[in-house]
Amino acid sequence: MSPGSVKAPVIAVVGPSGVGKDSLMEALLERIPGLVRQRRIITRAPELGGEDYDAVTEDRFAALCVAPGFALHWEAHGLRYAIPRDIDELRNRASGVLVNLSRKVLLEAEAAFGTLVILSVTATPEVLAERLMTRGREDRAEIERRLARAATPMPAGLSQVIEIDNSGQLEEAVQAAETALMPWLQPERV
Ligand SMILES: Nc1ncnc2c1ncn2[C@@H]1O[C@H](COP(=O)(O)OP(=O)(O)OP(=O)(O)O)[C@@H](O)[C@H]1O
Ligand SMILES: O=P(O)(O)OC[C@H]1O[C@H](OP(=O)(O)O)[C@H](O)[C@@H]1O
Repeated sequence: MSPGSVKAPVIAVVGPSGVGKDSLMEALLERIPGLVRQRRIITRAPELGGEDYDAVTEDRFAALCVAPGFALHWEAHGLRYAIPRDIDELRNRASGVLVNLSRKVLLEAEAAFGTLVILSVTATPEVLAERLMTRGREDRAEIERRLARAATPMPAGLSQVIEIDNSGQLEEAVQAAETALMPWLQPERV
């Protein structure tokens, strides 16, 4: 088998809202050669920022789900999220592909992607509350709902879970994640 025929690993970054998944991914993209991020399709208004995503209506999401279909999709916080099938092509030319997933779709993701490395990002409840309020993307009621969901357990039976504590400095979490990911990356695509 030639090196180019091996697909890059899908690297799922998961954890409660506000834990720092987007911040960690942005830092890893700057530091790791050949690492790319798969954009998500979300039924969220386009101007809210926080990550680069394809904003669609509920109707458009439902249509795309039928054709061309998604690699993976789920619902959370009253929104629908999807990973497009384009991820397959991205895996042919990257050292690794980062995706932001819900914890509840991880077993499905393992089945869909084969090589799935999971970065499970954690922080204390107090830290989460402070970060969500400082970020200010959601109103207070929505922040309360997100905090109530924070303790969602990881599914049992996952094969490769790496826990990254982001309660402290972001730089420490980035270093830990980079070190843990190195053995999984496709070095010939850097
Ligand atoms: N280690 C850190 N120290 C201080 N602030 C941080 C740290 N990590 C992230 N933040 C800040 O916390 C807020 C939430 O981070 P971020 O948006 O990356 O979280 P998230 O897990 O992607 O959230 P969501 O799932 O809701 O999109 C942001 O304002 C970010 O700048
Ligand atoms: O709590 P669980 O199910 O793990 O995650 C649910 C969703 O919450 C976050 O959404 P957003 O990025 O804040 O819109 C994650 O990205 C994920 O899609």
